[in-house]
Amino acid sequence: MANSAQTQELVYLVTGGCGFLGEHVVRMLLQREPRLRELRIFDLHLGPWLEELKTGPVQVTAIQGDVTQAHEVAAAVAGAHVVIHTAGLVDVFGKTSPETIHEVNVQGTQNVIEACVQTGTRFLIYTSSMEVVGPNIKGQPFYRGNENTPYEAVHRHPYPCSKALAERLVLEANGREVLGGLPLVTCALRPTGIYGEGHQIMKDFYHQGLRLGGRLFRAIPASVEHGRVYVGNVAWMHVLVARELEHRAALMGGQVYFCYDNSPYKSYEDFNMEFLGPCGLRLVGTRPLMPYWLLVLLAALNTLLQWLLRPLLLYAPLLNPYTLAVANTTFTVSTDKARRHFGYEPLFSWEESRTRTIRWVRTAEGSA
Ligand SMILES: NC(=O)c1ccc[n+]([C@@H]2O[C@H](COP(=O)([O-])OP(=O)(O)OC[C@H]3O[C@@H](n4cnc5c(N)ncnc54)[C@H](O)[C@@H]3O)[C@@H](O)[C@H]2O)c1
Ligand SMILES: CC(C)[C@@H](O)CC[C@@H](C)[C@H]1CC[C@H]2[C@@H]3[C@H](O)C=C4C[C@@H](O)CC[C@]4(C)[C@H]3CC[C@]12C
Repeated sequence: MANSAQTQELVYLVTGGCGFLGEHVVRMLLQREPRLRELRIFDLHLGPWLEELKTGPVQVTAIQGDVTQAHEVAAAVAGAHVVIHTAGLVDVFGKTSPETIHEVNVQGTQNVIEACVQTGTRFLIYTSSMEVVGPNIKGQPFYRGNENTPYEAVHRHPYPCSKALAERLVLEANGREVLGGLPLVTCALRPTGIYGEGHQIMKDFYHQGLRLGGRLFRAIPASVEHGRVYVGNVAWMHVLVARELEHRAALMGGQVYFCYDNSPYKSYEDFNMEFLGPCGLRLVGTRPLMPYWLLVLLAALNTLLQWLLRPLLLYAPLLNPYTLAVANTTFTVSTDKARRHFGYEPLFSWEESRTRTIRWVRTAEGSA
């Protein structure tokens, strides 16, 4: 860790800094980057909690802006030493159009890259996703794979397509000359399913369970393993990469890293129960309570209902053909590339991650 005697001279920009992951990255930077002079938080929707951050020694600049607007991005990036680009539409529920997902996730990322080049920012970290790899449209499992594991990364859904395109833009931009004549250094981090304080889907499951009398019903076989990673460790990896990218540019530039920690490999539902169980919910069934073909039918029905109801209201349930396919396909990573390349070790143990998440769900109970 850089010693605190170091002068505070760096300017960081976090796009999507008010999101689930973004907020943790912002708070982690303020806690663990002693060289920070200014922290810019760029987001379409600024959170009220930002005000509490403005009382510390670091200048916190909240910027309400849209990554699809190149001029807004350039104004926010100008003068920054490091950009951490987490902003994006994480929509696998059909809430927004494919065009909008592309515009935000791909064109927005291109705007960030061009802003770095035009204004002279040299270090860009992109929050990619496991979904850049899979599960693919064939539903092939990815079992404890790493960054070099061969896998046919073929997608059709707008979200993974957009993340894959954006990641490629970021990696291809590595080495481009920025204003001032020095090279841009980029890398991409691929979290698996992030959990922790602020995870809206976890809250949705919790509220669903409360509505069903404290029960959730198993839909996916327990044997289907899903990789999950605690949000605090994902944030820590972003902070560490940002710190190490300058003097390890030759090794890290243009690289991708899965985000991982010591969270156990479990099915998506069993993993969620690690937190929802201590909060009073019970997962009914040791095996799926209904046949898979019926789930497929219900998922298709949800898609039809979403389409029919769209003129009246947004109907976006958790179950749709894509989420069912992802939930039902093993996707876990086992790698140490981040440790080998920049000394990453999880900041939070599994026990700490679990305790923090349970504590948060319990507070969410009040907001049911
Ligand atoms: N949540 C996960 O499990 C997960 C896993 C892997 C990767 N990721 C990636 O991490 C990043 C953050 O995801 P999250 O789960 O925190 O999502 P989130 O929706 O909580 O946060 C995204 C943030 O981006 C902002 N944003 C959206 N469109 C914008 C625009 N046009 N201009 C400016 N800001 C905009 C939103 O307001 C929000 O604050 C995304 O890029 C996502 O693809 C998430
Ligand atoms: C209704 C049941 C079938 C239930 O089990 C569905 C769960 C489903 C909503 C989730 C299962 C796997 C999740 C995805 C995974 O954790 C990784 C993701 C990558 C990230 O970039 C964005 C979020 C997500 C797509 C995540 C979304 C929810 C699931 C599909």
